[in-house]
Amino acid sequence: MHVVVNAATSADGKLSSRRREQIAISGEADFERVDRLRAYSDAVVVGVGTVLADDPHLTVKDESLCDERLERGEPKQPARVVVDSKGRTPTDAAVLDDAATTYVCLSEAAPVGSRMDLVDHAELVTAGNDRVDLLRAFAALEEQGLERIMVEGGGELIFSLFEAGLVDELRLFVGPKVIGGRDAPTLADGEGFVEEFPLLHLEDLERLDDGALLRWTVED
Ligand SMILES: NC(=O)C1=CN([C@@H]2O[C@H](COP(=O)(O)OP(=O)(O)OC[C@H]3O[C@@H](n4cnc5c(N)ncnc54)[C@H](O)[C@@H]3O)[C@@H](O)[C@H]2O)C=CC1
Ligand SMILES: Nc1nc(O)c(N)c(N[C@@H]2O[C@H](COP(=O)(O)O)[C@@H](O)[C@H]2O)n1
Repeated sequence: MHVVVNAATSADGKLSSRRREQIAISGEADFERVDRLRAYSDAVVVGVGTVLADDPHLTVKDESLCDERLERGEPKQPARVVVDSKGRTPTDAAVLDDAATTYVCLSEAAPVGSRMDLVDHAELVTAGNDRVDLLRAFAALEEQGLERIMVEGGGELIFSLFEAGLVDELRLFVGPKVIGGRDAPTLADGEGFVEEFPLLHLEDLERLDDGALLRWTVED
């Protein structure tokens, strides 16, 4: 399995504002790059915080990229994955429509009622007691043949993936906006590291729109 975290932050490192509403940080060129990255992924993963805040669809938008997937013998759309300990994904969320297969990764703490609602819309994976055990959940996804994983956020999930040692690559678009706010989400929130910080190796740096695209690999 190869896990790429892709996100866009403001120049001051925020994923969104303190209101946690979706903010277009990427410009046209970066959104096209994100669409291509989705098209070369087996699954696109987000945390339920992102579903509740943004209601993303997580599909490949460019039809020619979908056609190329079909020519390669892949499903028209990559699978979508929501990491959702307590089963809070609304059944009318865009990510649960029939455009692609969706997996919802739950913990044992997800109420039976939520499971019964979600099972009509998604494949359910259970791993972990109170919180999704990401190592086990990603192993279960790999068993389903999902090898090329793209994670889009948000900050809580991205931190946990670094903590679990699951991230192979970080692709970050740093855009020409200052958002500010001590409570605004950043690329990696959670508890934060105080030692044994994950270290990155810069592979590429490119100007894109009025921002910069950085590609790092994670050192072992
Ligand atoms: N600029 C960008 O590229 C992106 C920005 N965003 C922004 O990020 C914000 C949402 O991010 P967050 O609130 O951090 O939510 P998140 O999307 O990271 O989801 C966090 C939730 O996932 C669930 N979860 C289950 N197991 C977990 C585990 N082991 N580790 C961590 N989480 C686990 C928990 O319910 C937790 O509250 C929104 O404001 C959204 O707009 C989201 C994606 C991309
Ligand atoms: N790459 C990127 N740049 C931005 O500026 C963003 N605001 C986001 N947000 C994430 O994009 C996804 C939206 O997906 P759909 O267009 O609905 O398919 C979702 O993950 C947002 O949080 N990303």
